[in-house]
Amino acid sequence: MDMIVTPTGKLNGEIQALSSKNYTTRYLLVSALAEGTSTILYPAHSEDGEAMRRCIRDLGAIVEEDEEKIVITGFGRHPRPTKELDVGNAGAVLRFIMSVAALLPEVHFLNSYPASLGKRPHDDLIVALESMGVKIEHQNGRLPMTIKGGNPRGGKIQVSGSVSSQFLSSLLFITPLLDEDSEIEVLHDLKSKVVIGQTLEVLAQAGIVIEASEDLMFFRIPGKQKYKAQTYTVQGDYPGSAAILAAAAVTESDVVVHRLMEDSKQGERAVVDVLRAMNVPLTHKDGIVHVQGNGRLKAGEFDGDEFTDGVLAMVAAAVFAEGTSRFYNVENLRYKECDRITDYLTELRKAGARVEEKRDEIIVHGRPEGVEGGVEIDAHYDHRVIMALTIVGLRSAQPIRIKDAHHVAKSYPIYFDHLKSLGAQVEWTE
Ligand SMILES: O=C(O)C1=C[C@@H](OP(=O)(O)O)[C@@H](O)[C@H](O)C1
Ligand SMILES: C=C(OP(=O)(O)O)C(=O)O
Repeated sequence: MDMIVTPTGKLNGEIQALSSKNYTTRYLLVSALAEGTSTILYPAHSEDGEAMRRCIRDLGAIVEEDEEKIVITGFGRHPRPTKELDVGNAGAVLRFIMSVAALLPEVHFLNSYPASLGKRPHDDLIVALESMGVKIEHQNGRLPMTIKGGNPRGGKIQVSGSVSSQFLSSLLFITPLLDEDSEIEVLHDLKSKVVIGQTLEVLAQAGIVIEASEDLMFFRIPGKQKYKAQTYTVQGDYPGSAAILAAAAVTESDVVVHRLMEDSKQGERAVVDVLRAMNVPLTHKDGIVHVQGNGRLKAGEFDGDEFTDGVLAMVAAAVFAEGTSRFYNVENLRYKECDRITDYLTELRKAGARVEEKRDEIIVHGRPEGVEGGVEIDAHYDHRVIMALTIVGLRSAQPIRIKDAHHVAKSYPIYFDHLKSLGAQVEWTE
């Protein structure tokens, strides 16, 4: 399904932020790793959430759900042997479940999205798991993959953090269940470091004890721990809401988004400060972000690694800012659902944006007068490219057509419903 985005000058209204993808995947996982029955209130309903539900179910968790909650009876240290798992297009789900699969004799991971997740590298986690005695067959570090484990060893483990934080998170979830105590040393750099804060928060809520160095480059994890069954409440999602807030910023708007906690550990919380720095009139109080956009934005320079899943939306806002913006420290955007630097900028340029790339930077020469639009966009299977190009379409001279925009459902199936309820002219077409 394609989406036609017709220029829309004004947005008005209130929405409830959808539930956080990253907390939903984590709560599902720790509930599966517990032996008792856990409840997750307000889980995210999206393809990635569904991928994690499917995997833990296939691995033996009992999952019952209604509109507002999921009740999960976990398998603890003993997942059920299963031949094959389908993680859809969800990077975090694949990486987290790879370590769980290491507890089993043989699990095959399908390659359902060869043009997206199928291109993403997992070598750093593969090397770490191999050092723990796990055998892995893979295609040059990519899917399809077969993991042959059984009884992975703890002890001293090293993992590179220079491509993704998900490899470290994965090891932090599994090492507490191993017989030995473990020490994890992060090599090189740690990208998306803030996300590790979410992993540690969820582990602590699940009763797991981990000692972390202040710089998050070294961890001590006692073995033989047990995950406790708990009740978890999922908070609102900043990465998805970043796109709504950016849409409000580039239009004349009066838009209120609820459920965005000020003290959230989601790095993308920073998009509120980014928009503020771009002179967007907004307030953030009691979990409510209120944007009263006037369409005028000022360029700025930002460390994108602090809000990795919010960068594309902020770049889309910067397309209409006065001056040149720079988003630096973003190389790992190249290893996401598509190359979120080269592929994304190609599509932005088609729509009329003036953008440049470096290996680890996006540079935007703002066009406050607006862009031409009138083009067809290839979203490269990437939900965040779909959301970001929609923002650009709202302020183009001519409508833009986003091909295969249904892939927005990876994280935000009701994105276009939300935008429509705010007055955006967005229509599905075959
Ligand atoms: O741990 C997680 O849930 C995630 C970590 C981030 O990935 P990287 O660590 O690969 O940047 C983020 O982009 C992704 O959407 C979710
Ligand atoms: C990169 C993302 O997700 P994942 O790595 O889990 O596929 C994302 O949600 O933008």
